[in-house]
Amino acid sequence: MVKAVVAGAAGGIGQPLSLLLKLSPLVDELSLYDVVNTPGVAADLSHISSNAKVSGFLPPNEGAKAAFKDADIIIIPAGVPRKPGMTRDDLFNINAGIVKGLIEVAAEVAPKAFILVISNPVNSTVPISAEVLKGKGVFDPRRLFGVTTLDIVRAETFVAEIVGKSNPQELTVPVVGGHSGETIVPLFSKVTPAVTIPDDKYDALVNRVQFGGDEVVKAKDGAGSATLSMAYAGYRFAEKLLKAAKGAKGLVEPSYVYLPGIPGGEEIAKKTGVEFFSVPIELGPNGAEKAIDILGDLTDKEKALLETAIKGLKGNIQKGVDFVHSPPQK
Ligand SMILES: NC(=O)C1=CN([C@@H]2O[C@H](COP(=O)(O)OP(=O)(O)OC[C@H]3O[C@@H](n4cnc5c(N)ncnc54)[C@H](O)[C@@H]3O)[C@@H](O)[C@H]2O)C=CC1
Ligand SMILES: O=C([O-])CC(=O)C(=O)O
Repeated sequence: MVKAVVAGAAGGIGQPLSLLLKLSPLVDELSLYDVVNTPGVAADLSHISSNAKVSGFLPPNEGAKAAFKDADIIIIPAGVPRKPGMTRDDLFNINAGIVKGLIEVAAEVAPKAFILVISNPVNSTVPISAEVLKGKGVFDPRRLFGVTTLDIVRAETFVAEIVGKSNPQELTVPVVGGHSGETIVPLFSKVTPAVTIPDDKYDALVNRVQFGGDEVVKAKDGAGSATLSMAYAGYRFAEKLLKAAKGAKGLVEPSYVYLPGIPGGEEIAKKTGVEFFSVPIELGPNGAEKAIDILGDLTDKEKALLETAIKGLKGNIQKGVDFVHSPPQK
């Protein structure tokens, strides 16, 4: 029996993500938590004639605890999205506290759950989550994931457009680093099957992958950020993880993880100088079974991108850690 939770289930990402989970044969119980509207979303989804049993929870009467209890997988898109002109870091003040609160509940009632953090800024909300779980004595780095799949999805789409591939999903395009602007590092030299990006298109392609989120924020013009593509990406990662948990082999997807706690990750952490970083992760029954080092043999341009990314990440990570250990005075 697999119990999946969506926290922030009534939101722009939460609703389509919950729909995809409701359609999945891998999910038996779907628990929807939000501060508003979950009874309605749950009632609506519950009429779909698929396997999963749906329930909705709101804050009163310990709603989050009831929603999260004994979950196998908790996906968190709770919090505010960007408006034009904002960076993801501008969301920190509101979203850091929301994520911290939700992880505290998860630590208490579902300490073995896989936790997938979507709420931005992911570069900081994942370190916050790790510190909270450590503080509660239940941190298993193999089970905590910052969802960066949308960067890979975008990279697949944009590379396919340039190289003229009709099915972008036949390409594996690794994207490493973090999940904001220049911390996002696409590695086009490592695409399989190999592709050639024309020199005159390279910089614009990198920029589009790094700032794809801004493209959507601008187009939505104040009505939020990517929701549908994110729901797809979040579901794609969750589905791989659930399949791997059931024993499927060879499933790999990049994710932003605490490297020192994952086999193969310690060396990458030493090489990069950061503990939280996204690299391709081999998934298995316990979650992240192995961090795969694809940082060797990079092109000079990729090395430069990586260096810039690491500088940015260091500050984002520290900000998350500090938030848990020395929270801002009210
Ligand atoms: N990791 C990634 O690649 C991406 C991350 N995001 C991030 O995902 C987050 C959500 O985005 P949207 O769904 O568009 O926003 P939204 O505003 O449409 O939905 C967020 C939902 O969270 C709920 N919420 C607020 N506080 C809560 C709490 N304490 N507990 C439970 N639920 C709570 C709200 O009521 C709302 O329904 C944002 O932080 C956004 O930046 C968005 C796209 C991609
Ligand atoms: O751009 C945003 O704020 C939302 C996001 O993380 C993305 O679309 O990659």
